[in-house]
Amino acid sequence: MIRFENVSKVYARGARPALDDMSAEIERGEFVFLVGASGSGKSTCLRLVLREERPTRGKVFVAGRDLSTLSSWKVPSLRRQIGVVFQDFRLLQNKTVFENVAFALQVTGKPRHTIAVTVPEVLEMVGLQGKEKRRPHELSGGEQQRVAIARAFVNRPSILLADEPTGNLDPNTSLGIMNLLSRINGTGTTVVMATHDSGFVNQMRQRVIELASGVVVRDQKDGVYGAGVPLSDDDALREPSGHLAGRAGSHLGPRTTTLVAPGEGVTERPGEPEPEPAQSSARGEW
Ligand SMILES: Nc1ncnc2c1ncn2[C@@H]1O[C@H](COP(=O)(O)OP(=O)(O)OP(=O)(O)O)[C@@H](O)[C@H]1O
Repeated sequence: MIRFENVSKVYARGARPALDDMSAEIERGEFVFLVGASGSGKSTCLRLVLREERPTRGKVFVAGRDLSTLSSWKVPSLRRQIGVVFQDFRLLQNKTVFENVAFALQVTGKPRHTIAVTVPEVLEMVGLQGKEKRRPHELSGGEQQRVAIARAFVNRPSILLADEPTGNLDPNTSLGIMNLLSRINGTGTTVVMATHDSGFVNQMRQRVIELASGVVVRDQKDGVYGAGVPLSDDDALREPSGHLAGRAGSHLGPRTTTLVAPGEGVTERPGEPEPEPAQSSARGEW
């Protein structure tokens, strides 16, 4: 689905490369954590996939397309296949929740009746039914990130890129966001998430690609945040699907959390898993 072939990226002449002969292949439907110190090249990888940046050397392939030969006029169609979620949400402040999500459909030319049906469905999927008329400043951080995820997912992209999606959220709220991304992955969407969140990486046990100074230093199936990190009892909380079944964090990471934050609309009941958001009867694959 995504392939980096000996990719180097140098932003400015004389600067050290942000990526240095990096190669990696991500298959359709995978969930991959991109980890590494600040400045190791994680966001650069995501920008190359979106063709916001171009490699200095090497090639990036997305869904079989060689981005080095992709005409500029085809870039919008590439990006329509890719949903993106950022740490700082990037919602349109003067638009309501409904309008923020609808906007992603409008720019792809979807007719009004499709938008009228699809937006409420997706807002229900992310647990925001009833908040359609709110503006971003009237929502919690977790709710804003749910809007951003709804907007990223509403066109059913084959790839979802998430750049530190839990970076601005408290641990309880982050747990809800991680479960949401995990469910999106469960629908077949390839998810690539750049993160510093060791607790979730250690619990999710998905593939981990670690970068250091633009080089892949580790590519680990069922990986952990840092090489050599011992497993914890919390790993037993992970469901076969990779969903987090209650607590986020452990002695492995900075997080010690029970369930989902009150702001996320779920009652705290220690020891029980987070309830799934209401299923969409129309789609039914959540
Ligand atoms: N637009 C840019 N112009 C010049 N240098 C840049 C630019 N973007 C990133 N860099 C440099 O490239 C390197 C990799 O940056 P990148 O943002 O990819 O790292 P990162 O791993 O995502 O970091 P963080 O975890 O802090 O977000 C860093 O040295 C950074 O300073």
